[in-house]
Amino acid sequence: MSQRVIAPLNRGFLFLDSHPAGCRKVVADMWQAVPARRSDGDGPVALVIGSSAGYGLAATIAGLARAGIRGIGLCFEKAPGRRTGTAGWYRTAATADLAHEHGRDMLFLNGDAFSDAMKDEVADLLKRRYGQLDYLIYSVAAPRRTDPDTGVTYSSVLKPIGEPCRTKTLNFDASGTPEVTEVETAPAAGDDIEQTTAVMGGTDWERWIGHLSGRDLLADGFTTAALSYIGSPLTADIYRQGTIGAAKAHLEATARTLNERLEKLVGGRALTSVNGAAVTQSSTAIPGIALYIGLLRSVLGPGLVPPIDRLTDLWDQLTGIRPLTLDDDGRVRLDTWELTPPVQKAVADRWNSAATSTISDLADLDWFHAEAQRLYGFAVPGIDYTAPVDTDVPWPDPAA
Ligand SMILES: NC(=O)c1ccc[n+]([C@@H]2O[C@H](COP(=O)([O-])OP(=O)(O)OC[C@H]3O[C@@H](n4cnc5c(N)ncnc54)[C@H](O)[C@@H]3O)[C@@H](O)[C@H]2O)c1
Repeated sequence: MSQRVIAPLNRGFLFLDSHPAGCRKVVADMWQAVPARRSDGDGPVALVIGSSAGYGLAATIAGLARAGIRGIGLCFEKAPGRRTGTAGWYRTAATADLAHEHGRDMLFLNGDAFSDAMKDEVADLLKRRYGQLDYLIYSVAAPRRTDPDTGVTYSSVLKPIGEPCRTKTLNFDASGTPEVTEVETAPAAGDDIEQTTAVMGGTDWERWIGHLSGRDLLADGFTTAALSYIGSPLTADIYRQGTIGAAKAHLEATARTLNERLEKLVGGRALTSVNGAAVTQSSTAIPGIALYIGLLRSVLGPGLVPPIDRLTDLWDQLTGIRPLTLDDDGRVRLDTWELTPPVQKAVADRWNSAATSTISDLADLDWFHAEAQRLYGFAVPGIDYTAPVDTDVPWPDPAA
């Protein structure tokens, strides 16, 4: 057992350690936020890929608490060692405990979703324990993917396409003082677009469906959803019109071809769910997004809908509690609250006057700073950070 006091140690928005008790509380609070739980443990069988953080964690908890799913959560996290485990490691342990407490048969696997070995492991586990799959939620955000067919490793980059882009960006210096600076990002060159699309586009999602269908593991009416983002004109150059946007366009095109395939195969469907901006480890790495979300929060206050609420809504639409509503491109839109003209105008006005000297008045920095820390289990209300905690939390037993 390794009991110690863990203090936040960070470089920008990246923290070197995570707090197990804080991560556990974050998960408990998310579960609490889901209304009207289904109480039996015999719900649909689901696989959530990317289950330990951000939208995938929200999909897992909302699925368990609201739709009563059972099945498998899959993510890629680091075990405790010299440093603590990653936050996703601790959140997974906490999610597994809560699922167990509520009688949900949910197992968690840790490994590379992009590999065929992991696809086999999941398929074997489904065959052995759950049978055919009703839902697959795909919510991976990763910097790299190795193609199992060729062994080639692709890397994703965050770059504009065509022209360089200058964007304002928000940082906190070592003492926590906010700074607004301008950064310029050079446009995509060489095969940057193809590389990014190979990681964050629809290729691996499609491979999962092919793999599971090849093992006869897709139930009648099987439904799959992958997470996508459009976002504001303020971030369009670096996001939707950039390399990552090209990958998202590929993901959305993949949904359309998968949808046709699944309709014929099992009367099923594939769709993307376009969600609003959220503070996650992946989003804070995108230039300008931290500033944008801080400003968005100051405009919307608590009206900035957290991922758990949006994913509860997604499960309601997927399971028929609410009618499934799609836009003209066949996407579920859970981002409409963010993109209304008055909200975007108010954020743009603040963005235009944002500078180091004005940012504290314009953006909800206390909230943003705390959210960024909560990603690692810090700044969670109710946690005593002076108390030693056990960092050697085991991975939930996959044979349980
Ligand atoms: N954060 C936002 O503002 C936002 C908005 C809309 C849509 N989205 C989309 O949601 C999806 C998830 O993004 P996020 O921001 O929640 O990310 P995140 O960084 O919070 O979580 C990423 C998840 O992917 C898992 N993962 C990473 N590499 C993996 C691998 N090789 N194998 C298995 N699991 C792996 C991680 O363990 C983690 O569970 C992305 O498609 C993203 O574009 C994000």
